[in-house]
Amino acid sequence: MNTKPIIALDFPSEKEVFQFLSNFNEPIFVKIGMELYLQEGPSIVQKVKEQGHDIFLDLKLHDIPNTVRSAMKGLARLGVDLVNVHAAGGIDMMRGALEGLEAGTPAGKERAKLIAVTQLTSTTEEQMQNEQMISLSLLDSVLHYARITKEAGLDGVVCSVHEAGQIGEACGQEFLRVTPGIRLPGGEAHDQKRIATPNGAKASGSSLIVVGRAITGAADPAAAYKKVCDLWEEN
Ligand SMILES: O=C(O)c1cc(=O)[nH]c(=O)n1[C@@H]1O[C@H](COP(=O)(O)O)[C@@H](O)[C@H]1O
Repeated sequence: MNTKPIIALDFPSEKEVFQFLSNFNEPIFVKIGMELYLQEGPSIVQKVKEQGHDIFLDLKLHDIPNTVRSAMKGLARLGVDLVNVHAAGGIDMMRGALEGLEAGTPAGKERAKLIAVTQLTSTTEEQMQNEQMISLSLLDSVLHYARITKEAGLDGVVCSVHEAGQIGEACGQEFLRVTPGIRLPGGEAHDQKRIATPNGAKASGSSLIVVGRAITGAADPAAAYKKVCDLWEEN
């Protein structure tokens, strides 16, 4: 699949999205997340696709298996490239998501890749232990979620760069490690806790990186994107 850095279109409405996309004169890989999707609905996916961009639809589904299966069946018709659920929903839920996605993908079209969020990149080990009451190291918790995601038959996980290498060893190099929490060297972390640079991500075994504010908040987004791409392709 396309391995270009994925730009998170975390904007409140369609207007800002197309203003932002006008900075680019080639197809890129973008992420439509809950902020934008919940305001604009499925039509935003169609409109961004019409411009030729690849799409990661990041809705992080987490519900009972039957609900997630039905929701995924509907989402499959949108023709996106990558979708996700929360691994904490469990193996039955993840299998349901995959079944729904397979059932809803139109004949002759490729099924979207399905990945599961392990521990959010905004979570520290201390928060995980105190608030989720998981008495493992953060790495072991992420590795556990990666293993059950693989057992459910999904294509990979969302994790931080810090866990990507060990997931590759445990689950195989074809198992996708999609890593948000990416910052240019010296960039502000904002609410992210487990961060890394694009070149650090590549060196640590990320399959794909997700970059939002380091590009969308830059004075020159096209230049920031180029910098991210150059670092990502460096090693
Ligand atoms: O699934 C995601 O995309 C995701 C998972 C995760 O653990 N952490 C995370 O930051 N994300 C998303 O990745 C993007 C990161 O944005 P920035 O922090 O602005 O680069 C946001 O759109 C988040 O919703």
